[in-house]
Amino acid sequence: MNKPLLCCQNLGKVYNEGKLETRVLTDLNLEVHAGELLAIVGSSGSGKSTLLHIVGTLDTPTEGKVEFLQQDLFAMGDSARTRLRNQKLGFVYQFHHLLPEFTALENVMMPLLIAATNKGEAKRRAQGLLQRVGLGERMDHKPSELSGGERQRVAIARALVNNPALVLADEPTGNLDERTAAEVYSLIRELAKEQGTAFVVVTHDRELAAKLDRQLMMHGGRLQESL
Ligand SMILES: Nc1ncnc2c1ncn2[C@@H]1O[C@H](COP(=O)(O)OP(=O)(O)OP(=O)(O)O)[C@@H](O)[C@H]1O
Repeated sequence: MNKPLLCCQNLGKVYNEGKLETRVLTDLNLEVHAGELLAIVGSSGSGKSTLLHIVGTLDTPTEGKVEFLQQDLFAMGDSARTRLRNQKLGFVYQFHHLLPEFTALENVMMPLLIAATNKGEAKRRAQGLLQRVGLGERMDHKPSELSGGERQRVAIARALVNNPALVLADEPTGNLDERTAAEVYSLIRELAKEQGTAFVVVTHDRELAAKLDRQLMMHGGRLQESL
């Protein structure tokens, strides 16, 4: 089998707040392969977001190692890590985090402009993705002029615009109604297949989780096969 895209080995995380120590992750192991769609479920406070933040290099582990694209994320320098994050990772959150002053098109172009892609090229790619997520007619709308489901589709287009190897999604449908949530999951599945992108999706919704390739449950600081 090919080497995994992402490999977490013996990961541990302890938060220290003064004298209070909270252990959140314990000896956690995880492999994700290219193009795979993985759901992580688990009770509130079990450490799902903490794991996503570490894999997304927004937080650091206390123990263990994370290899992404065969590179040790926490052994490399800050600027190399930031470059890898900007070029190879995409993020989707429960609340879309779109910039309110910018149109859907500008929001989707933003990661490419940050990565110094030529503006014309950035615009073409962003337009293509917005068409793909069914928002060809809404490109010039600002987030406040879009529905919740539309905003989340813009956020997915933005996460994919850099053609990342892995998208990390934290409760991407947490504030959507059932039907819209199901549509967003179908879209994730289709886009992942078309672009060969892997997704790690944290969700409370087991029914939606079951639509992905594999389900794991966070329990006791580790990931277990989910029943
Ligand atoms: N910066 C922090 N400092 C101290 N404790 C923290 C910090 N961030 C998270 N925690 C604690 O770590 C535990 C795991 O939090 P985390 O957000 O990863 O859980 P979660 O599984 O994503 O929960 P939810 O499903 O409610 O979003 C919680 O007990 C939380 O209080």
